[in-house]
Amino acid sequence: MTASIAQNEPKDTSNSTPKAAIEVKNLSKTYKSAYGQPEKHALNDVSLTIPQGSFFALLGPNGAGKSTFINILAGLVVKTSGEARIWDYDIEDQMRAARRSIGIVPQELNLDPFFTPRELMEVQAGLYGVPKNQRRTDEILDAVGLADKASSYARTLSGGMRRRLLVAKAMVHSPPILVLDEPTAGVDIELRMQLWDYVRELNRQGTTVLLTTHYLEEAEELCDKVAIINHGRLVACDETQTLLSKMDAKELSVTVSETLSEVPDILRGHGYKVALHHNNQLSFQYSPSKVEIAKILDLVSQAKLTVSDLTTKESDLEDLFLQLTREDNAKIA
Ligand SMILES: Nc1ncnc2c1ncn2[C@@H]1O[C@H](COP(=O)(O)OP(=O)(O)OP(=O)(O)O)[C@@H](O)[C@H]1O
Repeated sequence: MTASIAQNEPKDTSNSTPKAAIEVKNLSKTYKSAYGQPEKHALNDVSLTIPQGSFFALLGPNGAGKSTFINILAGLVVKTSGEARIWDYDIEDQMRAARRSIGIVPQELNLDPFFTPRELMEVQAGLYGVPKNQRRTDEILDAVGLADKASSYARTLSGGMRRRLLVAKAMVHSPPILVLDEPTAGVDIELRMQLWDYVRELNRQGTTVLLTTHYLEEAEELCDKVAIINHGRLVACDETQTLLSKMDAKELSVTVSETLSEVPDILRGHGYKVALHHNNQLSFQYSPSKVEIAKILDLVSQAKLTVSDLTTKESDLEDLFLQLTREDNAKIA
């Protein structure tokens, strides 16, 4: 049996409203060389602040160091250097209080198959020392859509249900911070929506949410702040909208009535990228600060083409992510 996290806990409520939910300074992690593998600098001097109450996305390509970051906060990986504070508690010196302030939904679906969701929730609540009369087992199971499975063996739950049960487990001690590591992998659209409704509601009620996801649309829609890490280094950290507004890239798509075999010469060489699709669709990728859309349309008209449809697309988080990680990779190369 795992030792209770609540054991010998200081009953400290002094950190009821710290400014930062999570604060890391110069955090580094080097995995030592083993089994013929060289040592790995998984995190390199990362400093960032996750404000209290925010819905924060931590993004990065595979192997960027996201899980290492989360596992350090969870106490599963020991940092090499730097400082990390959760709810203003140092993760090493005030380990118990720090852990009580955070609920972590891990990537792996690691549930004991012979327990029911209700039993698993009760065991977890016990570990965190939540008094019986303060437990919210059924309320939380209901919120994640598992009320009717509360008494079924965990092994009979689908992948999506197990994932939602992990979210429920992470919330048993009502932590002010919820960390979700790839929570929607393998969860179908409807259940994903349900999960997000619940997490959004938690955030509205004040829970700080830290999310890692490969679904950038999801991060763009949900998260007010975004950090991007690449090769263990922080390459961006700001309000989602601020980061997007800095992207000087747009796409204009023009459908013409004529049938084209190639891009007319007159449309080339004006400081944007142009391509032809399906013989009648021209796409222009341009920087609004350098090229005006009116100029592109004027050139289309000079090419004696008749516009039958026209759409523009703003840069999204995926574009930003690709641009920043590519720029960073180029710097390293
Ligand atoms: N225990 C370990 N020992 C040695 N190297 C490790 C260990 N855990 C992770 N790494 C390496 O550290 C780097 C960062 O891994 P990490 O799992 O933190 O990345 P990630 O961003 O979470 O990736 P993913 O999106 O694929 O989960 C990778 O190169 C990985 O191979």
